[in-house]
Amino acid sequence: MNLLAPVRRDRILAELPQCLRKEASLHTHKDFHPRVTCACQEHRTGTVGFKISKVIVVGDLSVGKTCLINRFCKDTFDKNYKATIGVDFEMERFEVLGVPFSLQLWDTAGQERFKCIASTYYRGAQAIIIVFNLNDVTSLEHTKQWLADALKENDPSSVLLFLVGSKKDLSTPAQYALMEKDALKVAKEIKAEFWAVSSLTGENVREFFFRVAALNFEANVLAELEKSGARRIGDVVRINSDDSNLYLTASKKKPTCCH
Ligand SMILES: Nc1nc2c(ncn2[C@@H]2O[C@H](COP(=O)(O)OP(=O)(O)OP(=O)(O)O)[C@@H](O)[C@H]2O)c(=O)[nH]1
Ligand SMILES: [Mg+2]
Repeated sequence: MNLLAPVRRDRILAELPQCLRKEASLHTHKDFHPRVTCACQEHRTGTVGFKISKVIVVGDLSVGKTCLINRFCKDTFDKNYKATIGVDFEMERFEVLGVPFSLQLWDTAGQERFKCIASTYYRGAQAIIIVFNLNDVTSLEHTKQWLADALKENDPSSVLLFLVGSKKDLSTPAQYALMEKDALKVAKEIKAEFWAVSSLTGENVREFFFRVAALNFEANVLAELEKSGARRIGDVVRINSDDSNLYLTASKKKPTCCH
């Protein structure tokens, strides 16, 4: 993948994509955080534009992790099951509020015998997508264990969690409604955002990944702003000074918007 190639026109986000269900969402604000919008307008997003955010996709075997990624990244669907051996990954480039932003989507194996290889790739994730089959309650029950394993390698306080029910096309509205109730309960318990998708029809797939990209981007910009809070672009660093405050603000001009 050429990192310098222009971002595809259908990967440009000018607004915050909305959640699927308010009851189980990471936040329900209509727009990006005002500090984020402002930082993007003023080109104060630091290194975010060069960052690649790691996202791992975990869950039981055959729940549809590979199909989900392939539907979004390649717009393909394979009805034959080919188990993922260890891990695989895809890169997706976005442009959010005018800033380039990349996701590295790690597709991991659900089969027990490949799990130990896959788990060595969990570290450094900024988002965890836990997939279960909407037509198989056992796969939903297993999501907590998948999450616990993934969190052993990551910082629970900073990682974004998504609980995704797959194969929506296979359930009747009544079956779906029943399963959704249970899934929302789990999502709330683990503090994950709930989504229901079908890789066969494509239902909600694009909306879901756009939401993942947007929330990840927002978290990255906020973290960047926090990091540079004491030290803004334009600050002068005094070297060889015995003054404990090394940072002098070059311009005393008031900021034009929220900081
Ligand atoms: N009807 C339907 N079938 C699906 C859907 N998503 C996946 N499948 C089927 O489910 C099977 C397993 O899909 P995969 O994506 O390979 O599952 P996986 O979670 O990657 O499995 P592992 O790699 O072994 O962990 C395949 O036969 C897919 O065609 C869907 O949305 N609808
Ligand atoms: Mg797979």
